[in-house]
Amino acid sequence: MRPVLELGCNLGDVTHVTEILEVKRQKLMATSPLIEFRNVNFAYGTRPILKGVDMSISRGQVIAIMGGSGSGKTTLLRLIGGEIRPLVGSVSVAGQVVHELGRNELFKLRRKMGMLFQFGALFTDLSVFDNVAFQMREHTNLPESMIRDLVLMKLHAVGLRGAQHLMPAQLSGGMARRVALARSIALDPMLMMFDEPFTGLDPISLSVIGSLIRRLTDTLGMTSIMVTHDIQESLRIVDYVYFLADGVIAAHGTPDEVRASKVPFVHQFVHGEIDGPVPFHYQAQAYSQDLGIGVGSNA
Ligand SMILES: Nc1ncnc2c1ncn2[C@@H]1O[C@H](COP(=O)(O)OP(=O)(O)OP(=O)(O)O)[C@@H](O)[C@H]1O
Repeated sequence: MRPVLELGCNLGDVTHVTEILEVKRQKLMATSPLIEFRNVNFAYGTRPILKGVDMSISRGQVIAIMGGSGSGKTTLLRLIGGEIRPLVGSVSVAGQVVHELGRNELFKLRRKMGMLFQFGALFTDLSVFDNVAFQMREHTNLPESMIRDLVLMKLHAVGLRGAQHLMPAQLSGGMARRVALARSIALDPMLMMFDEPFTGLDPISLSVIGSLIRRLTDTLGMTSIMVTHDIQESLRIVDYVYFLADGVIAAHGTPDEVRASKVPFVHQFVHGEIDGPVPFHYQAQAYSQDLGIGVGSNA
């Protein structure tokens, strides 16, 4: 195609074309995946953990990553955050290959990511209000009056505006998790990563946290990735599930597809079967050999 200017267009036409291209770019951005794993291989030392992971996560979704203990779920989150880098393949976030970013660019990208860990530890000597305000004070130049409004807004979103003056020691486990959630969304991240957000919660608090993750993702226009073992709560709130096994994505699907799946590995997860493709026993030599009594089985 010939350049626009050669066609005798005036500056107004060029501006118009630029606007169209910008709209197209934004549409593409909106439809392009927020996170993309392409053939990702990773090892801790000589021990391979990921062996060719391909995964694509769309914007606005809540995703669960499930798999047996030690299968590499947290490792996936660490790769997204640029804490570790793949041996082979690439991890892209919002179109940027994470391990190709310089230090400043990586920090800039991380500022758009929120993390909530299992026991999302709060600063014990700061009040609920100050815990949520912490990052705003550290990373922005917002006046205190605006920080106050934003903190109250975040606390209101998790139902704890009334607890703003309490200290962490005065909170229940479920409340502390909600404050940690409010704190992790303080800077309006485009991506939230949750590492086992339901661990140690009673059924009501668990369901509250699940619903909040869904609601906040939708209302704040975020994308959320959860590493979790809680299949039932996950299926209630997520758009898509990835199952990690033997270093690859062994299965994936929507909650309905997961519930209906006949894949033995997925079936074992959904029905909480103790043994199956995910073995009960950690790999070991024959039991009889350990006991020194001749030939026998592993069990
Ligand atoms: N820094 C590290 N150095 C060496 N090995 C590690 C390191 N971090 C994790 N591992 C090992 O890598 C494997 C994958 O760890 P990862 O934490 O990603 O698993 P996971 O699927 O999140 O496990 P879980 O569900 O039990 O939390 C595990 O066997 C773990 O022992």
